[in-house]
Amino acid sequence: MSLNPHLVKESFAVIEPVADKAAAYFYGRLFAESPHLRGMFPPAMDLQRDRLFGALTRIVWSLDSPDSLSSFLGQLGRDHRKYGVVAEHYTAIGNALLATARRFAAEVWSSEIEAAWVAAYTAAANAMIEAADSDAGVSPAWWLAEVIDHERRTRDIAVITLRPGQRMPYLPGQYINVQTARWPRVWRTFSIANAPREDNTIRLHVRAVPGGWVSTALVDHTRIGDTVMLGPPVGTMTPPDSGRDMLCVAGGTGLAPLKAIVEHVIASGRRPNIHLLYGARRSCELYDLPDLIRMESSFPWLRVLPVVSDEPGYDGMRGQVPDVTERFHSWADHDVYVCGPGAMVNETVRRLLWNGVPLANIHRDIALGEL
Ligand SMILES: NC(=O)C1=CN([C@@H]2O[C@H](COP(=O)(O)OP(=O)(O)OC[C@H]3O[C@@H](n4cnc5c(N)ncnc54)[C@H](O)[C@@H]3O)[C@@H](O)[C@H]2O)C=CC1
Repeated sequence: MSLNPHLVKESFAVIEPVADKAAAYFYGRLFAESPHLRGMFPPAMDLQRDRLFGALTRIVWSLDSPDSLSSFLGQLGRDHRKYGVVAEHYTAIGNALLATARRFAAEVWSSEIEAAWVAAYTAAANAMIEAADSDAGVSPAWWLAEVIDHERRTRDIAVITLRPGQRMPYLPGQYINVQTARWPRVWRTFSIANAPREDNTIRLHVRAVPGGWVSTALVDHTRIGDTVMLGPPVGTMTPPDSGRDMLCVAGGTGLAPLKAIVEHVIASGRRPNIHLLYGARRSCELYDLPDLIRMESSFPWLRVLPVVSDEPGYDGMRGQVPDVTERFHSWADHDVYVCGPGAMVNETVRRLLWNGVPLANIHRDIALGEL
């Protein structure tokens, strides 16, 4: 069986425009044939369907880039341990996936395409199973963590400090899946907002979004002493080792992983110049500014630049963060980290590329939760 990324990509492109229908069909088929798997998934499947397609899209489009694919599959395999996924489940999932692809790419389907899908799925599933197996010897599938602090910073943003029951090694900039007691089996991703600490505590910056089950549970219904479940740290937006100066561009709670990275760089003893553009819609939503100003006063190489987009009377820098990046000298020789709402990140990256920052110097992450 040989991998043929081209055939998989071509047929996947036929399925992408009807992704919603295909994902619904996939889960219908999976649960009809393996009803015992239903209990592993949340009651409401909408976001799960998006996650499935996001992950598939990333896998299919990375088939030609073995290094990034293998690191993504490794993280996905380790992360899936928290659901209780074991090797046998991959057969049922593979069968449902193949039936779905066959049906939704019927107009182009052929025996060669089928063989290409089988080869790609088998390789991907094996990579996930291997990563999960090797992780099982050294790390828990999930962590229980106690809420030890809960600060309401705005009407809908809380900064929450957690202490995992066991050590949870991670790299600054990574994120974790979180489940609350209120919504069993519903996991959402949040970035860890601090560099690793001696006492093993981690901080999350959470905005309660309308209809957001986990974010609302965390902001409105979680108290000190409560317990949450955490999946393993994942993500590839980690600190630089280049020695270059840094630009960090944060939108809203997208500040979280950038703060962890800045904290880490400061603690490392390096002295790069760091510009942190911190965007919010209104000044009252600059929920972490006092803390950032404290960091700035203890590390003279850090410049924190708050930017407000939707408050005409604001007495500081106004505008959309992607526009503001263009008001400075060139960032072409900087390492750039960008995190925030998807459209803001895309536009910021587009402007930076246009203004000469090499793609290799731009770091962003695609959260698994958004996949
Ligand atoms: N909480 C966390 O740990 C993490 C959150 N994120 C993401 O960060 C985002 C944060 O959202 P909010 O705090 O609600 O931010 P927000 O909607 O309040 O916006 C924050 C900033 O982004 C700018 N912005 C928003 N949309 C834009 C667009 N289309 N073009 C240009 N600029 C735009 C705003 O002007 C503002 O300066 C979410 O999408 C979240 O998924 C990402 C990583 C970690």
